Amino acid sequence: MKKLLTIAGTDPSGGAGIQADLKTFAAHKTYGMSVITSVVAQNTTGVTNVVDLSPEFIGEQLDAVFTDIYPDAIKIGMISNENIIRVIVEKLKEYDGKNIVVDPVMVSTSGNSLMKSTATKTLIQELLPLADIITPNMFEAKLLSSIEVNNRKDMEKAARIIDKLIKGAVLVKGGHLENCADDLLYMDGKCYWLAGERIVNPNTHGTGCTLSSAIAVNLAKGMDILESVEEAKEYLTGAIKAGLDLGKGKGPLDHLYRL
Ligand SMILES: Nc1ncnc2c1ncn2[C@@H]1O[C@H](COP(=O)(O)OP(=O)(O)O)[C@@H](O)[C@H]1O
Ligand SMILES: Cc1ncc(COP(=O)(O)O)c(N)n1
Repeated sequence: MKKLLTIAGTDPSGGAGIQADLKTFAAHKTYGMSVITSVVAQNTTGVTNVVDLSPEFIGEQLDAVFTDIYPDAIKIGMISNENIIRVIVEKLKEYDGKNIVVDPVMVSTSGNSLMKSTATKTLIQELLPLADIITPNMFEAKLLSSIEVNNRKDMEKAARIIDKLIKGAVLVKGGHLENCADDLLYMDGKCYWLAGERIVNPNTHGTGCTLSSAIAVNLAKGMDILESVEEAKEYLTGAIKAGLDLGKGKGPLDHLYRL
């Protein structure tokens, strides 16, 4: 069985973060492991508080995983500050982590900040170069590229700029485009548009977490980047389409629809 690790924050209401990642791993019949970076008080309506774990303790959790069950792929989500970024980078290098997917989570779907703005530089300089693929949404692409990202043309422009900062591929997610949900994969100097129909469903809490975790699963299974992203998008689209309706705000996805 493939072994997957997520390094991320929590969502006690089960829709995003570590909880969404572990559900995605289980739905793909892989073995899920998790290192928690921050404990977040949040639900479908928003975030009320965040408690960051200490970098030392996050390092100990990473030691516990890597010295025992070596992951076939690693998904990295919410990291709230520079010191947490640094310990993750140190441990990924120490244990030679493979198949690394970084979802540069900066703001939640509900609009709450999940990463200190001062951490962007450290993220770009130290963590992103270790990734096989990074998956910014349009807002995160704007912060990484320092240009406005409002449409498909901007997404291509931003992807070219971000590509120069990293070694791996970049997937600029178009979940916030009007009329469609097309994502742009930029890799080896080429643009690959992944067409996505916009599903009329307000329940999109955890879409980014789910997509990046599914990409990690597919990389662990030996698929190449393009196939991993295509398959992951198909899984995600099904999970939105399944139409689960929970909570008072933007509800979570249905991870069980294929089972
Ligand atoms: N209403 C929707 N219908 C179909 N796909 C969607 C919808 N909303 C988001 N997606 C898809 O969900 C994924 C996450 O996108 P996005 O919402 O941009 O990221 P994030 O969750 O990080 O803000 C992308 O593949 C995007 O195309
Ligand atoms: C701990 C944590 N990580 C990430 C997200 C972003 O969620 P989304 O996938 O909806 O952008 C979140 N709300 N909470």
